[in-house]
Amino acid sequence: MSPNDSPTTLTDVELTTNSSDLSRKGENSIPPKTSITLCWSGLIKKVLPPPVEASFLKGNIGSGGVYAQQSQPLVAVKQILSNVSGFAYPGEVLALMGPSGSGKTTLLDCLSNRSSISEGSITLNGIPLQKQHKRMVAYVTQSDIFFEHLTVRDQLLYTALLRLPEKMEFKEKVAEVDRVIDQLKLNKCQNTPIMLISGGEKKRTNIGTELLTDPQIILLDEPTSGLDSTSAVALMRTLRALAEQGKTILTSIHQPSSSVFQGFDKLCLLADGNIVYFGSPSDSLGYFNTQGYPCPAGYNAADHVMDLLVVDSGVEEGDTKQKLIAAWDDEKSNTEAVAIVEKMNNRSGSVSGVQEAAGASAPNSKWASSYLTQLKVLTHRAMRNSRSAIFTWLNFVKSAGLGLISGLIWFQLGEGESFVEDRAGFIFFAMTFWVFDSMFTAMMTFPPERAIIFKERSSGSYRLSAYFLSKTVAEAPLRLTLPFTYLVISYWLANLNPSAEAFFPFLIVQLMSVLAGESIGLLIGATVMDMQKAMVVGTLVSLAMMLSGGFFAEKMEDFVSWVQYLSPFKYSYHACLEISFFDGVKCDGSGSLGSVCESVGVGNIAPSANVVKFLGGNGTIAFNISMLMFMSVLCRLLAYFQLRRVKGEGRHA
Ligand SMILES: Nc1ncnc2c1ncn2[C@@H]1O[C@H](COP(=O)(O)OP(=O)(O)OP(=O)(O)O)[C@@H](O)[C@H]1O
Repeated sequence: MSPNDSPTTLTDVELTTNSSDLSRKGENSIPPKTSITLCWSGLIKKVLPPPVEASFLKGNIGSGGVYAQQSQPLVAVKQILSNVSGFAYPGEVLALMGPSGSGKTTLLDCLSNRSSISEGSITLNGIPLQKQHKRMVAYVTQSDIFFEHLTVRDQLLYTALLRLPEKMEFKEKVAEVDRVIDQLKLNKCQNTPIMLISGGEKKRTNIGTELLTDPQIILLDEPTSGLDSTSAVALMRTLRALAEQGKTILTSIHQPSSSVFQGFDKLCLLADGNIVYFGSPSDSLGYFNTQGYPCPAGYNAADHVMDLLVVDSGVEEGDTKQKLIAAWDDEKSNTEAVAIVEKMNNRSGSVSGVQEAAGASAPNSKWASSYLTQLKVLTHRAMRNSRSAIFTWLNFVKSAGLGLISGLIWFQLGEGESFVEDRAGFIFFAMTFWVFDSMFTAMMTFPPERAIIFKERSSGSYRLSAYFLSKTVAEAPLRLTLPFTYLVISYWLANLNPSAEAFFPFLIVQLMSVLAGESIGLLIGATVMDMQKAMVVGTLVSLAMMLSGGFFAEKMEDFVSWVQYLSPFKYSYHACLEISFFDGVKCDGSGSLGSVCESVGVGNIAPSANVVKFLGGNGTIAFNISMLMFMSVLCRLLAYFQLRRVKGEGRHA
């Protein structure tokens, strides 16, 4: 459809009407006090892609001959934004368009301060963009990532509690949530878990999460991708309404309809990281006409400009895209952006407006809420989220079923010498299965939450340590209920030492070993941060620990025997041997305890220490429990530092 065509669909009609009714607040209007003009000039962004080892390419079709002979890793600095300049006024919606890979997301990453720039400057009302401005600039990323078990309202409320100023009362924060729900028309789905809502609702929830802090600048990365045309138009109308409130809106978009395209105030067209057009959408056709590319009659203007940049790309001499990149006067754009910055600097009030706004959103602190609030809110959220993931009937069937099975397999074991091996087997199984279980579950904790943590942290929501601590505090009690269920059933069925002095220490050791296993799992998950790799590493680590845990292999060669000291199985197994055989074992002549019983004679009690030693156990109960505690704490600390290390592994970090 050409820009001159009359709209044909209802939504197009509505949008056109709405757009034309708007009083645009462009450069001629007087923006509200804290409205912000965003300027960027001469932006250059270079990245160093991860090295590709030459040997890796050996034998690859088409590459082997050249690269295989090189011994150095293949690393070349890649420039993904080249001298990009522009500006966006409050009250305006600026569209960022360009073919895939042209640099739209990169530009938005830089403008939102989520990614550094190599050269150039970005200013808000004339003052350079700094870390403390982060929360004035909302960035709605392309992917809508949330904790899917939470409802829309929960998601917004937790965000409000974390990101709105500490001094605001709870009911004021709830009122903000209600405002956003109304504004984005999320009322119908506010109590639905996010995993069940539609793509459009998810996108609006994503936007709502960013709007809670009432940011002055809103950047959106392809907010309409995955939406049908009606939802896309409705979303654009929401953006227009937000702009009317004095906000500065920048959105990247792929294929807008003709009416949506004409409804934008400004168009910034990118190709290969270069500007090819910056100005009003309606003037763009005239510009491309003067370059020798008139828009065919009846053709959608947005499609026309995109076609110029996509068709023939990079193949022919005289390629359209390259001509248009060369034709755009970067210096003129740069000068224009710099002139706006100077004008803003000379205007009293604008600078203080930015500083006041930054101060209001983050007085004296990088975070809006206190550490304690972050801990409380995140623990509450983690409990709610994990409750639905851990407290499933399937998990309880697993624990009770396993308790029943092992209880029946080791049913009513006797106390004499001939049952010693079976009792040791029961103990070892109880210690290994639940350590495995907690380890593999914990390994899956961080990789899937990684994207959410980085997204929330890059908007300054909370400290990593608060997240980590809350996760530990919230999940540990939930996780312990499952092995507890197992043990309560199997212990009595198997007829292990029934005294309270034996049962409760046994239970404590079991739970401690679960915590140690969980810590190891967290460490592997935080180090590898990839589900598949974590599974491989986890399997190798757990098998090494199990085999060296004392039940299968007792005498190992020196060069490998150190592995056993890293195994939680060893400490928990040995502690439980001490606990279970505390009263010694009656020798019944079966010969199961060999020399231990030979020395005391049939019918007599073999002392506990000798029995435990015969079974390979060593160390006191206190020592073994201390080692389990030490492993839990150490691995958790290491997991935290590993998580910090991967913090900046974003694309443009
Ligand atoms: N860290 C990086 N290392 C190497 N190349 C990168 C890196 N980040 C971005 N690029 C490259 O920079 C170019 C611009 O990427 P960007 O994601 O900004 O494009 P885009 O216009 O948003 O694309 P799309 O529309 O497909 O989302 C792409 O060619 C991309 O492969």
